[in-house]
Amino acid sequence: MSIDVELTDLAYGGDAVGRYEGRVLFVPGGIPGERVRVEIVEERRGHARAELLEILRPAPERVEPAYPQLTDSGCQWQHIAYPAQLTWKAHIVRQLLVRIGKQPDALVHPTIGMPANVPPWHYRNYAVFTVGTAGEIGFKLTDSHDVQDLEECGLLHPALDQVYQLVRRKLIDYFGDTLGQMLQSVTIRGAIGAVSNSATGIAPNAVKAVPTLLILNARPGSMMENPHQLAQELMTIAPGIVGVIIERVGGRYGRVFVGQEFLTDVVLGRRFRISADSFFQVNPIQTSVLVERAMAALEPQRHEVVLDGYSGVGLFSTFLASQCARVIAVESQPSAVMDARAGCALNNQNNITALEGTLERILNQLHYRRERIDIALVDPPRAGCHPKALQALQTMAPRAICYVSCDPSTLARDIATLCSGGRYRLVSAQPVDMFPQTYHIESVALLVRAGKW
Ligand SMILES: C[S@@+](CC[C@H](N)C(=O)[O-])C[C@H]1O[C@@H](n2cnc3c(N)ncnc32)[C@H](O)[C@@H]1O
Repeated sequence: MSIDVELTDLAYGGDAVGRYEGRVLFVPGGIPGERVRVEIVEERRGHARAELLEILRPAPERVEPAYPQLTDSGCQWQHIAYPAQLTWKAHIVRQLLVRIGKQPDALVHPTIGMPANVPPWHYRNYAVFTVGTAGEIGFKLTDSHDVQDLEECGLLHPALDQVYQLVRRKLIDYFGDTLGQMLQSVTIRGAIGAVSNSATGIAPNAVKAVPTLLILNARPGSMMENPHQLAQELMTIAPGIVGVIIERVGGRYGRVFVGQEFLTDVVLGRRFRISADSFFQVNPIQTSVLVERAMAALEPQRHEVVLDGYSGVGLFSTFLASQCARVIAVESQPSAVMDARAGCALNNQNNITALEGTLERILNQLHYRRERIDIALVDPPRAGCHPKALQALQTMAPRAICYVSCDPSTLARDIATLCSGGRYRLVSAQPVDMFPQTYHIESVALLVRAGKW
């Protein structure tokens, strides 16, 4: 049965929100302010999910999707004009900070979007393409194991998109009908920091070869005949490829690689080594903004010891280290810790101690050894900080905590914990749009110690 509803809000997760017979209705593809005809496809207690059938009164922010094939595989917001996407992101952060973070007066600054001269597409340095069992290559559809076959990718930097297209064609030719049985995923990762910044933009026509790593994951149990030969052939398929890694090769191989197993990228003049398994921010233009905002929020002083929790390859550590006495960087992924140590040499820095382990465990050890932490930056994965890490932070009581987050709901949850008992006070949160066309929201929040310690 179809029903007509008014859409009034956007939820974190991407869906527009309306109400029907007292229930909250989630409508993917809608925009607040629109009147739409929908059909309910899933009912739960208190809420329901509906499929958009017809837009009866479109919102002025509605635009034609540039890459319709990506709507159900990651770009849920491409029907919303970019400036409106930014407004909604700040609105969502604020709502979550009020509701989950228990911060009724939360100050949330307007989202910093991609520079006006740069189209908010083709911004990524990294993408993982799934190989479906029928040999299709692309992104997984939301809430499904099906794969949207993609001949090109509107999110990857143009130089990397070209590599993707060539690699895709090569793999289809190489494996033929057996592609879906042989491979599980294809990852393209490029060092585009030097060719994409707010001055040069990422003009799709200026396609230059960039240093690129290709990582193929074999399907478990598959027996690839000559993975070395495939890796060799892929090395020469496009200019710029510096290394090819094939993981989980069955039989006697395990991991096969040709060329380098890492990239070197640049952010604001600093160099970073990035191994295939290490995390690195995906949008280079906005990474610079993120770093600048975090540094401006924390204002590290020359005599201070700074914690960089969830430090990855040492992105924030590198900038913090040049303004403070010492940085203690804590990261659980071994390859990223090795990269961070290599980065110290690349940037001539000797005041960073890169420790391998979980933040929750290492903070306890630091506390036990009576180590001092004057200020802290944490940048956890989407799940947010471990409760023990938050507890240790409260106990060690740095004067300020900069919380960099890629999930505003866990950010809000952790802010509620840090501010409980009046220990910390939220100063403000600054969304930075790292993920245009998607509902994902990156933010930098600043908390300062409150009361007497
Ligand atoms: C969002 S990334 C941030 C990395 C880095 N700050 C950057 O901007 O490049 C989160 C990092 O936390 C690491 N990680 C995940 N769980 C962890 C834990 N419990 N303790 C320490 N590091 C962890 C991941 O390996 C990843 O490198």
